[in-house]
Amino acid sequence: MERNARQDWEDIVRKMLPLGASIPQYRSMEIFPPVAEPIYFPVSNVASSGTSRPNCSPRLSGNSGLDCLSSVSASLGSVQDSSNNARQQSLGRTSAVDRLESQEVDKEHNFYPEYVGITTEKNENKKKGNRRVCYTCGKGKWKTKELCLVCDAKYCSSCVLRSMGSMPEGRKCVTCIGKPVTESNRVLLGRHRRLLSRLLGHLEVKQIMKAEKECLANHCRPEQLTVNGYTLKPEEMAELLRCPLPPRKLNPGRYWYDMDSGMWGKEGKRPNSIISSHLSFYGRLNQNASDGDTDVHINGREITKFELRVLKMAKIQCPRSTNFWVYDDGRYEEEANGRRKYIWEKAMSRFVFTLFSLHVPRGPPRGQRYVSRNHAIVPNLSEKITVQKLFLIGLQGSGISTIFKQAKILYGTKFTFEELQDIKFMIQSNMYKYISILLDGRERFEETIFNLFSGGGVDSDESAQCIYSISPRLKHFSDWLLDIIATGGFDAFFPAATREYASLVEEVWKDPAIQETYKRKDELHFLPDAAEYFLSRAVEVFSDEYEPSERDILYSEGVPPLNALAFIDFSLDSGSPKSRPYSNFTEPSTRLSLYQLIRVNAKGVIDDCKWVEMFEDVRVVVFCVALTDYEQISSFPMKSGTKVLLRNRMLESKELFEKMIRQNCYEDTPFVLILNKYDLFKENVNRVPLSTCEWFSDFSPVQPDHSNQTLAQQAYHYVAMKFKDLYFSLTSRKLFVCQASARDRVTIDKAFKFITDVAKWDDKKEDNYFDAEDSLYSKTDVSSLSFTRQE
Ligand SMILES: Nc1nc2c(ncn2[C@@H]2O[C@H](COP(=O)(O)OP(=O)(O)OP(=O)(O)O)[C@@H](O)[C@H]2O)c(=O)[nH]1
Ligand SMILES: [Mg+2]
Repeated sequence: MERNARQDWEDIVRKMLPLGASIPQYRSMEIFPPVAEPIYFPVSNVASSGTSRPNCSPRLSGNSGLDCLSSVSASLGSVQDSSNNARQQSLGRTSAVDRLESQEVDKEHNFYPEYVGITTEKNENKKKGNRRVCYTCGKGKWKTKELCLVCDAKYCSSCVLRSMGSMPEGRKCVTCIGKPVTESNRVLLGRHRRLLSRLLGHLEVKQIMKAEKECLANHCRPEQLTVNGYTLKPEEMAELLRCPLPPRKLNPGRYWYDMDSGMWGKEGKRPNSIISSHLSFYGRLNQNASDGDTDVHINGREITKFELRVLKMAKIQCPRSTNFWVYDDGRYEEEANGRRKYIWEKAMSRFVFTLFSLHVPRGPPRGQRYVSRNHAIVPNLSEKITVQKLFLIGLQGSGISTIFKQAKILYGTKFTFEELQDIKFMIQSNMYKYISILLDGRERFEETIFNLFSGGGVDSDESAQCIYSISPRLKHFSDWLLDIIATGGFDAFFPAATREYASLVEEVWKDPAIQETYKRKDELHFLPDAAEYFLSRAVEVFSDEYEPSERDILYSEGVPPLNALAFIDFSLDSGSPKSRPYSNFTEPSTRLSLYQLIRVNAKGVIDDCKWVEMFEDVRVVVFCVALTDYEQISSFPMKSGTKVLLRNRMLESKELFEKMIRQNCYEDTPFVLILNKYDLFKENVNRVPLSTCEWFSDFSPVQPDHSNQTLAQQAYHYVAMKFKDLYFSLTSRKLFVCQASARDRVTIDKAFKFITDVAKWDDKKEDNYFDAEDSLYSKTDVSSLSFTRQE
């Protein structure tokens, strides 16, 4: 045994040392002492658990983040100085011995290699070492690294692919394949670092991450899971993993399961997902499974306060001692006074449940039809009041959040303290996103320049400088921030450490290299002009006292509290406090029109159409397109290889628009198109021809001298007609179009009056369809033919 081990060890070490080098003595079971000092990142006290030195956290030490960073860069220097050849060889030997020993240990312990959760002696040793050196080449200087999820061995970009091979089980050394990942690394499953994306194509990385998350060797063992009070048997585990709808993340722990509804949650907690129903676990659902104290029950389980709040938001009466029966097809029944009734007749229930990722049935409940397709009755209000849903949608970045916020400022209630806090956090979090986009871009630009001068060599001279170079201190901050974002650890760091790095963020922004990078912002994807607006006053925005102004709110991206879905109720009728007399169609009737503006993030709609289904009863679909998108390009990874597909954003918008108008549920629903960002479009169209977008290739403007319209006005009417023609070709109906510059409140006010007029007019179309249509169209209707090149 000892002899074989020595032989193996010598073989491995021979491969790693230069030809002719003498082989050091093999010492059984000895781990070579680590040599290089570890590097500590400037971790916040939130993210620091177990990794930072006690005095390094700026908050704990009372020092600024900068002090901490300087000590970090000092330690970086010391490591770099001390990493000589002898040490590299010694580290190489450590790695080889480690691996050899791990094989021995595994044989001795007879682990279940197909399951995870085992901390080996070897893992402990490597973790203790935790060296910032590559385990293959021993080099300490590296920009990014990747680690083996089993043994924690770290590899630099030059060695990672050689050491991990094709990664059939994700990021594991070749010698660790088949072995379980260490428990502490489980959170990293499927979350890779930047290094892999740089070395491999998007699709390859995606496949590796998929394998990492799904392969059996990385799953929990049955004995690590308890469901309804009983430890799982292997066959129960197999059924759970193979069922059509398994839990998304299965970590070791104690869970409860409601076999009738499929609700699944951690013991003592509310449901966190719906999985397949009727799985045959031995244990039965306990009344106290989720530790509820509400005296309201779902399938015998006393529900939590949170669930009760959701039910109440959905306007479902839940007096004490109510029992709900919930089935796996989403039907909900209430057992009240011995009578069962369906609660899904309320559109609001469906809305709120979906909002909280709870189960909703598809289509109306059994035996029920909605009385009116386009009007949802508001509970507890007079029968005369109807809420008309306005469904606001558009491509990401088209300005729907800004329009939504303008509507809230114009017609809604004031932002509450909590909402302002949410917006403040959103702005601050986005600022880290902007600075990381800039830092990443800077790194790319710098590398491109160095590669040009070094003829494509990978290792550039560390002392080389160019206009994109930053000081080692800022570089260290950059590496840390980009890593923390790439590994998904940002949430732990934010918002607690926000203020600590405020001055550093502002310093980074003012650095000449970043300013040079910002000049090339068109090459940086998803960097809005709001970046400059906020980053230039980082210290103010990150301060405790900061309260976002209305302007800040409009410049910020997104809508709190949930970026995916938000809604406000308002009225424009006379009699309502914020109403304005405007419409020809407003009759002096007693009927009050309430509107509910619903903003849905396009991503949710594109990914799956569940939101669209939720809003089948909308009154008007308001589709927003950024006019400036005609010259904007988005990049998508191609299905095969490392190439990316570049797509014009106007064509993307067109595609989403077509997708929306093809939805069966919107067959009879009027569409209003808002052509937004006209303020920017006015400038851009003089710089970049509209025909840049292939859909607009036949745009042929009349010379402004010969027309009473500017180029921008002609271009706007042409785009409007392109959408109208498209809409007509698919629906044989007319599209309503209006213009907006969402940061300008007046334009949004006009747009909403127009939208509500469309709704009213649609009600009356039986009577005066053609008159109304003509008057509305007269605002925008200029034939596209007038601007089309005649063949
Ligand atoms: N100049 C100008 N900027 C605008 C206009 N509309 C929106 N913006 C800005 O564009 C950026 C993105 O706008 P959002 O309203 O967040 O876009 P969105 O469609 O909601 O995008 P997501 O929330 O990211 O899905 C923000 O910084 C807005 O201030 C406009 O009409 N003119
Ligand atoms: Mg937005």
